[in-house]
Amino acid sequence: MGSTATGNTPSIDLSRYRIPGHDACYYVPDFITEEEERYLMDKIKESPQQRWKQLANRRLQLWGGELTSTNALVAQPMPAFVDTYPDIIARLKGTGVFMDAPHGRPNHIIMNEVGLFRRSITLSDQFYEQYLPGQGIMPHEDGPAYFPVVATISLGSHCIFHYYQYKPDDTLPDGGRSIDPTPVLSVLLEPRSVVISEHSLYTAHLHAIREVEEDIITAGNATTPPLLSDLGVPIVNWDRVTLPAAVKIMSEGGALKRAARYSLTCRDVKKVLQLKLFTKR
Ligand SMILES: O=C(O)CCC(=O)C(=O)O
Ligand SMILES: [Fe+2]
Repeated sequence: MGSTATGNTPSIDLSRYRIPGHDACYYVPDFITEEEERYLMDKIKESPQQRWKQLANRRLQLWGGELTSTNALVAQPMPAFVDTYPDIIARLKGTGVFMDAPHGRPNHIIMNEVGLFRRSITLSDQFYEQYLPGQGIMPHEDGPAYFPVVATISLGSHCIFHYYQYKPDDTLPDGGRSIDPTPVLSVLLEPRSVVISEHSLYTAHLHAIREVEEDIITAGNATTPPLLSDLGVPIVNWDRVTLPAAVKIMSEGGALKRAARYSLTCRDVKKVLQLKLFTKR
């Protein structure tokens, strides 16, 4: 894939990272280094309060601009800590997965704080913030604003990322569709990894992170891969994990405790608004 290389950023041969049996999902462990992860998390923690958007049970930041109600991007420059050091945008471009996207690379990142629950309490006029683990993201689709590829980088903690399908021919009275509760694919996302989904995983599936404090794994054996114990579903990238604790748990079973996790979901917004600047001469 030499043709996708960008400047001094080496290209990555994604075919080595394909999840076996799934042509629309790639898992790359150690996509960024520990030093880069620390640097990014420091930048996130230093960012001014007004950069955060508070949702019902999580916070996020938008990097690269905001979307209008018609799904167009009002572009802003990407922060240097994803464009220059670390050169995340160029690295993702170098995988080739954005080659057919309108801008050939991600132009938008949603940075989510997941796996932490932030609760404000007031005690005798003092304001405290209490952190509780076990935060998740409900099943959803990322929608039509983006070219159908998403690359998600994890920082700070692992999580288990599930893909779901709709039940066939099952339209609810409100016009919604019901979701098959058994995930079609469950991937262990380690800190510093990237998971890339495209094609039907983007356009016809949903994805979610369950709201749990730890993920309990049943060890694999000669005939069965390691399973997520309560759902009984296989961890499809069990033989690709690199974190010593995760490698051990895949062969011996056990619990992986979650901590604060930041995710960088990188996509290409199809429509970018060209703002005409009216300047006085
Ligand atoms: O935190 C994640 O890995 C997923 C976030 C997500 O699904 C999104 O931003 O659309
Ligand atoms: Fe999403």
